[in-house]
Amino acid sequence: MLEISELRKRFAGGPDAPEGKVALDGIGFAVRPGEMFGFVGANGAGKTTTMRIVMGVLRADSGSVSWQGRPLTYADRRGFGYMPEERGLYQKMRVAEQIEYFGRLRGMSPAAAGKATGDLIERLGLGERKGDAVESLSLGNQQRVQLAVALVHDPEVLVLDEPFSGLDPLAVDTLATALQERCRGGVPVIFSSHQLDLVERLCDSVGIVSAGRMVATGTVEELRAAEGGTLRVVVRDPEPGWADGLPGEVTVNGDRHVLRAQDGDGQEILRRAAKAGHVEHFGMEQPSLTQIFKEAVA
Ligand SMILES: Nc1ncnc2c1ncn2[C@@H]1O[C@H](COP(=O)(O)OP(=O)(O)OP(=O)(O)O)[C@@H](O)[C@H]1O
Repeated sequence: MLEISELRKRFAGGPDAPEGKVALDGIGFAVRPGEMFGFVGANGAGKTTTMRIVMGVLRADSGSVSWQGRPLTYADRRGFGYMPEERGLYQKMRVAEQIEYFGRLRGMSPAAAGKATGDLIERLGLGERKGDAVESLSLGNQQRVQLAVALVHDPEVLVLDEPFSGLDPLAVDTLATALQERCRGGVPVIFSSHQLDLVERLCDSVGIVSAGRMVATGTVEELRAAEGGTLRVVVRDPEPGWADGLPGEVTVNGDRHVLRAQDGDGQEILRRAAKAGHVEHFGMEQPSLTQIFKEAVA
């Protein structure tokens, strides 16, 4: 298990902000083997800083990162796969050459690096571009190469900073499938994203970070249960004022009135709605991750 605990980080101030900037204010979470963890938060919330500390690119002021119950070492990190925010490919190098090169850097034999490169090129749909220089590739294909570089040495943990940003739906699916395969093989995967529908679809658990603190963590189901559902009632052509005194808010769309309420007596609401007009819909709606996120960071 990868455990991040009580990380704090303040960046030194400059002439415009001499007091400095607290980027992390005690952030902590854990990712288990075979778990896909979605790391979400507004711009500047602290996701990249956390991942950089996990990968040893930055040093925390305090707090710890442990792997399998002991402090993370340089050797452990060499066995991790990382997609940094600033990316990091050699623009002039050819695709296959590049993936193989990173495998060799991580200590693989030429034969093993070559084999893994061939497999990844096929898996990630890069076959037609394998002899091309990275600089000639589209953003989506560069991102596929970046993921291949993170995966080539069969990493024990994957830490990916916005791996899906700017990708078309087909590329998203290709990358997501490659990650799910590694995850099913027991690898803990952390990725940050602003694409909350994607996080909801792919992740076993989610962490919502706000101003350097984890404000909610759990499975999407747990977060939903904590948030509670919303009762949605649609009444066609009701009498005016039918919902006076009922909890929630009514929006009017043509001759349809939609009442949304998070509390109150559902049976009473149904009785009033049925008396007032024709009830077209009556049911509980689960909040989306976007709604949970907005509530958590509000
Ligand atoms: N090297 C740095 N020097 C000064 N401040 C920094 C530095 N790196 C990050 N910060 C600040 O720390 C805070 C957290 O930034 P971070 O990049 O971790 O956020 P993020 O959640 O990854 O945001 P985004 O979603 O926009 O990528 C921000 O206020 C940012 O401006």
